[in-house]
Amino acid sequence: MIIRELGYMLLGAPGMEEWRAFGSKVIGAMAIDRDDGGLDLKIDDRQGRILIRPDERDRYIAPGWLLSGPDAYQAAIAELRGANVTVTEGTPEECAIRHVTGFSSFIDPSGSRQEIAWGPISDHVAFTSPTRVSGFVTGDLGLGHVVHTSTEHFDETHRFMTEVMGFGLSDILHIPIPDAPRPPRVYFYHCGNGRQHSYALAELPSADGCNHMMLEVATVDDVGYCHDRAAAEQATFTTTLGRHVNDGMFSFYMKTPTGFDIEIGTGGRIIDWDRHTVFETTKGSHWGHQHLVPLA
Ligand SMILES: Cc1ccc(O)c(O)c1CC[C@@H]1C(=O)CC[C@]2(C)C(=O)CC[C@@H]12
Ligand SMILES: [Fe+2]
Repeated sequence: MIIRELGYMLLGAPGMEEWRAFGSKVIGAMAIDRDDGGLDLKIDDRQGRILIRPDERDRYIAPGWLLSGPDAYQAAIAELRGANVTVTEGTPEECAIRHVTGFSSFIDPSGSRQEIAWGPISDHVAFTSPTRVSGFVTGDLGLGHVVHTSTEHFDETHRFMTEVMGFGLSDILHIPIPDAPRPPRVYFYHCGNGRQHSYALAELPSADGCNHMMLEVATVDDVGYCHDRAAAEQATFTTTLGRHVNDGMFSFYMKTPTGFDIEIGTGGRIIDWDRHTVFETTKGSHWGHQHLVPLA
């Protein structure tokens, strides 16, 4: 299967207050209350990209991967079933939450839930930031990226993501942790767009299988203003500002209300995959991204 883009992220929360405040005041998204008690964060002309729904606890639920259309979607389900994956098709109510025409969910070898979908239903209402973010970089490149974790089933998950879900390996990092018997691996993957990575798998523990998600903003000033808003709202910074080696992103990380991190960055490199060679780097960042809280 060829996944076009990371379409949405689904989260659960006992109340919407924290995400409403964080999403609008810190991230600068439009926070839209929905009739089912949930909250959508809108960052572009899609109805919502980060979807938070009432749950008994703060919970990372799943990324939603968009396929090109109904044929690709049906073929993807057949491929998954052919690989002995139990695939559950979403109900109309569940589709409405995600603003898609159809979607299915399944569990990958690391135990993480994944969703594939087709036919995003847009309202084409322009994004107007409550905090003067000049824009989020989405469009053909998708929502951003998401980093899942797996300690026990890393190799199996790598094979599944590449051989079944059709992701391509972009690059490899062995996290240089002093004293670790073996440095944890981070593998970065692309799908059918030019974003250097839409998905990564880190050999680290995490609460619900997610280390962080990334949203790309249009300018360096957007990152800087967001950094100021995070400080003003007493968000928890998890790294300093820095520049990544692999995708060239200028970014910083902070805690979300759910517990995983969000990376806010700009200037991500766009890759022509026909001219790409998979590489390994010995450090994740040219400079910065100093960890302010212990790793996992
Ligand atoms: C190295 C790197 C390149 C591009 C990115 O978008 C990106 O998030 C990262 C950071 C990867 C990051 C790391 O190098 C240190 C340990 C981290 C924070 C983890 O715990 C998982 C992701 C890891
Ligand atoms: Fe990242």
